[in-house]
Amino acid sequence: MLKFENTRVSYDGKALALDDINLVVEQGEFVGIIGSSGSGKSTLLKTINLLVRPSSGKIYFDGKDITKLNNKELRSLRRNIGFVFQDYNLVDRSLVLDNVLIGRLGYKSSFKSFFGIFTDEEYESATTALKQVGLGEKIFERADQLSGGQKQRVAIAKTLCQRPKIILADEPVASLDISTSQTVMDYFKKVNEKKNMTILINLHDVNLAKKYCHRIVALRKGKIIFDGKAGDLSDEILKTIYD
Ligand SMILES: Nc1ncnc2c1ncn2[C@@H]1O[C@H](COP(=O)(O)OP(=O)(O)OP(=O)(O)O)[C@@H](O)[C@H]1O
Repeated sequence: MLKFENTRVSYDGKALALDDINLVVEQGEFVGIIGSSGSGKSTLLKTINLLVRPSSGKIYFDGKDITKLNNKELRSLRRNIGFVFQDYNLVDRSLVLDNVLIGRLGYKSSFKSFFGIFTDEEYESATTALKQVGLGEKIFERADQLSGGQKQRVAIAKTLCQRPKIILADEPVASLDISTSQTVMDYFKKVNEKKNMTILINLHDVNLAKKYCHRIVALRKGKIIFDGKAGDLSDEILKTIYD
């Protein structure tokens, strides 16, 4: 469903943040992306919804080269991609339910978006998504009353309500303690297994990556230096990754 072909990214026209990336991700995979700070993990995810444009090479999503999309096609691409951020990206003073409904905005006219007009089906879908992440009781609380782990679960519910084909998560547990991180990772796992959702997740904690991800891709200075099963990540390879 996703394919990088000789993809390069340079922010300044000189240094390469991504250097000749070749990567194929199939439907239903749960891929952990690891690497030290500045290795290109965030850049890799951001190219998939064209928040960052490749300087050269191609990226195919569902068989289409996304670097050639027009504005309408790009809007449709972004509807198909759920993005979960480290800092949750919620509207703190809004209700949990309203935050989840934001996931539907990409499907609406600007008029309906502006006035927050949602269908009964969308309310139901938001409620279901919140139940799926164990927050059925928190629907009418304000987002800023939740803990960090609960906020991140709201962010996951928001992407589920969006009904994407893929979820990209950029260091989603970096601000959480280890036990809360595991709870949040358990929900990513559940979404992957129950919905056969493709998930690409940037993680700085290798142990979490090894525990949850079927496949690990390691970046170093913008290049893929490991792509394989968690069990094949030897200490020697880890040393090279985090050199
Ligand atoms: N907006 C930007 N403008 C210029 N350079 C950037 C920008 N974003 C990232 N870079 C550079 O691109 C390289 C890759 O950065 P990126 O954020 O993708 O790495 P990362 O592995 O996600 O790092 P971290 O774990 O610290 O978030 C780094 O050298 C970084 O300084």
